Amino acid sequence: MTIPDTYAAIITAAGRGSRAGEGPPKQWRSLSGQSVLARSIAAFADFPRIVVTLAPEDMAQGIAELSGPVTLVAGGATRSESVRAALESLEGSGVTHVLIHDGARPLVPDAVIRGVVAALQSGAPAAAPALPVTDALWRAEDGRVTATASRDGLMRAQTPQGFALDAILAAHRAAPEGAADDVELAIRAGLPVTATPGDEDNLKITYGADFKRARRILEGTMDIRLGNGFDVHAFTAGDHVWLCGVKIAHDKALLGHSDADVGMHALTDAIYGALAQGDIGRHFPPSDPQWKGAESHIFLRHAAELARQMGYEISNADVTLICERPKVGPHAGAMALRLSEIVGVEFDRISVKATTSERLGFTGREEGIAAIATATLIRR
Ligand SMILES: Nc1ccn([C@@H]2O[C@H](COP(=O)(O)OP(=O)(O)OP(=O)(O)O)[C@@H](O)[C@H]2O)c(=O)n1
Ligand SMILES: C[C@](O)(CO)[C@H](O)COP(=O)(O)O
Repeated sequence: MTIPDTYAAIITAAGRGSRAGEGPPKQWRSLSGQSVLARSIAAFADFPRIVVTLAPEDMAQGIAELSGPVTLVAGGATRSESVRAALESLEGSGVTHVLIHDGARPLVPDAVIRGVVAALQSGAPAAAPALPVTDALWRAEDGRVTATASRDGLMRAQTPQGFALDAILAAHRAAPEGAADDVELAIRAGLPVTATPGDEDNLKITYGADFKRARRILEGTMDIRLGNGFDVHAFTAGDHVWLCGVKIAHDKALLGHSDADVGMHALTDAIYGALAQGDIGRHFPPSDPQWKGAESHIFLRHAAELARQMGYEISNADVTLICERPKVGPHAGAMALRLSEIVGVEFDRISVKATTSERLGFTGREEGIAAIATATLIRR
């Protein structure tokens, strides 16, 4: 489903997260390598417009850390005040519908968002996700249960809560005292609200322990694979070597069926290894004359493309070249850049380094060069 041009997402993130305990406000804390807020925003990446409410004192951090087409709006002292500031900023902008989402719900599944959009698209003026209450309900005082309560017809409210912009703005203006959420204001204003399917993963990070739960959910859905590769090529007569895609003048060359780029071969095998798809020899048999003298980027590109086809992204790679000479240090940056271009991964996720073998063994006697590589692949 394409999100219509006239839809906007409002992500509320101006709270202080006082219940989440020590440390920076919860929306700025890291959740498996990305801030809670960045994850909440990313869930709405398909929206043509995203407004984020931030506490005035967090604006500089917002400008520095939040990438993409987001508009930052200063929030207020309560969630309702923050939402209202965002709604006011959209008045007259051509936006017809808004989805208002807690910045503290970073794991909202796409299906939950699309359920709300679908309800609005079919004419509902208000729609929000919810889940049935499945536990028994009690009243308690001082740790003692004093009564039970019926759960019939009770739902647990989630976000994003979606509305026709004019209707929810009017509801906010009519109730400056605010409410726990926007659905409450909509109901007070007499708007019919459609309940759409919520999801247990769409938890609101409220207490410190919720971070642990969120991490479990996130990491449970990730498939992380590690692969290693090892390769050796012997020296022969020549005047240059190819290492990790960089041509380096040398008083010898490396012998091989292809261009003998030992570093690139090790990395290619690490990717195939992580995918459990054999090695270079299986995909490019040395017995096949068409690979004679081939440039090794062909192999590495193939492995990276296979990873993509299998649904994995390459998260990082680390290559170590083992040789006395040529000196690798001066070329390591250029090598990492070349590898990053070939595999389509950011430069700062690729490492190329070198070591000698302290003049021991075949690399120490300068009979050849060895390389080892590790690659991490993630399927989310
Ligand atoms: N003045 C406020 C208060 C809350 N929020 C946002 O509304 C969402 C839901 O609120 P809640 O979980 O209560 O967050 P906090 O107010 O930050 O938490 P606490 O009550 O523990 O301080 C959060 O994304 C929060 O940042 C907001 O934009 N402006
Ligand atoms: C908006 C909300 O997340 C819906 O469940 C909830 O009302 C926020 O409550 P809080 O007490 O402000 O965390």
